[in-house]
Amino acid sequence: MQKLIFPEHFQWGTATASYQIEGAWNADGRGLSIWDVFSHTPGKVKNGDTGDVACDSYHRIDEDVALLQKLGVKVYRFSVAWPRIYPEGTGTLNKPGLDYYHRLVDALLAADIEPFCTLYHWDLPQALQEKGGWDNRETIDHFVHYAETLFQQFNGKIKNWITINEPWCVSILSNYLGAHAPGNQDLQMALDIGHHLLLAHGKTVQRFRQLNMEGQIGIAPNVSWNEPYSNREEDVAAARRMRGACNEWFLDPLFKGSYPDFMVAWYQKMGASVNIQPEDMAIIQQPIDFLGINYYTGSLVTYKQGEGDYDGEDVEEGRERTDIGWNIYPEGFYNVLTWLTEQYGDVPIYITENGACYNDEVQNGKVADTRRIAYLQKHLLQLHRAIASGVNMKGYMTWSLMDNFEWAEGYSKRFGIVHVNFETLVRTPKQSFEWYQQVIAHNRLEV
Ligand SMILES: OC[C@@H]1[C@@H](O)[C@H](O)[C@@H](O)c2[nH]c(CCc3ccccc3)c[n+]21
Repeated sequence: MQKLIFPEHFQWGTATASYQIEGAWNADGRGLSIWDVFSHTPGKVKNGDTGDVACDSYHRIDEDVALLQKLGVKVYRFSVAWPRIYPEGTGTLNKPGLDYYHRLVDALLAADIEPFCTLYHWDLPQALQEKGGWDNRETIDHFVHYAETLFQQFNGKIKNWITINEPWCVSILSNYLGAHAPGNQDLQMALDIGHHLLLAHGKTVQRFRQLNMEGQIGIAPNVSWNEPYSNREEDVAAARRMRGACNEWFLDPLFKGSYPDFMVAWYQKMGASVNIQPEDMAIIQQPIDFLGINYYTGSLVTYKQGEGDYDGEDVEEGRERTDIGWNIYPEGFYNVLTWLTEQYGDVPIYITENGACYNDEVQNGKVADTRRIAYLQKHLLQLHRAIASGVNMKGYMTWSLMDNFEWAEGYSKRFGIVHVNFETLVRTPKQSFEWYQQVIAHNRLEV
């Protein structure tokens, strides 16, 4: 048995998001979000599931914080539901909504757990969507106003802020592929939305600096690792496009102040281009204090003309897949992290999401999710490799604390280290919870 020790003060944590766990969709003045509308629209979410109740975490702060305390985490990543703060997106502040987050943050601090707050994890106020949503540049300023309210309310209590969760999902997945709310299928709109999200991020970071806030701020893109099946030029180019759509398209503006030329050219071929105004890229490239990285999967890619949006096709290598169908590709974790450092420099990185979907159920009071333990073990080993290779890694938050509303998959896909019975809302720590508890307690991985 080998013991892989993690750095002293390495911050172990776990993560959730407001629409996926809170429920209480219309309690205490909360306004409608685009995910309430989307999930209430027949055919959009598997089994007609909605986030109306979810894990009912809105009413279970003490129970959930007790689980976090038992787990022994240093940090807990959650998101604030914009429609709880400003039911119409702007205008009247909803104090009961704000009070919920004060109760949550106070309970975390009392348990000696660092809040890691995501300002936007996809639940846009419907009132703003009705005025164009993220496709309307005015939403950028409404977002900065919402963020500023939280900065003023929680300065000194929340010291770790993430502006936007996964711009690729909010733009491409939700407005070109149409799989998530609001479900548009328009590439030009999706590129404009991606640009507006990056502007909202940059302006929010500027405001954070102007307010002289305590703590640190960053953004949490999802990344993918796609390698060419062969060294043939067409395979290399196809893999680069698959990575570029997810990684460079957002990371280059954030760290280099420009979109990647090879992807701009590709999108032009698809009939779309980004509308950039003179000051935009300087605003987007605001220096950040850390980069959040969400990593789940990767693939080998081979060129196939006309396949998908990038003339690339994943090669079926016969790898194990999780219960949501994603390839288990642990070495991609190491590769993307070392690539990030080579490309963008020594930016401090937190893994803000990494985890696996396995739908194990409770049997005799236990959940033997050994496949999730194997997934986490393999990925934490690659994380340890990245640290040993000099990647500036500050912490790791597994997705997710508990089974929750998995977007278009509803409750059919379980990512939690705690099982949730969605009839009774009873939480049951899984075997992976106990395993992770030991990793945290000893700050090491036994392989
Ligand atoms: O799908 C598992 C988690 C979600 O529950 C989180 O809310 C979200 O931040 C998140 N991102 C990813 C990777 C990007 C992705 C999301 C959904 C569907 C396909 C890819 C996986 N996850």
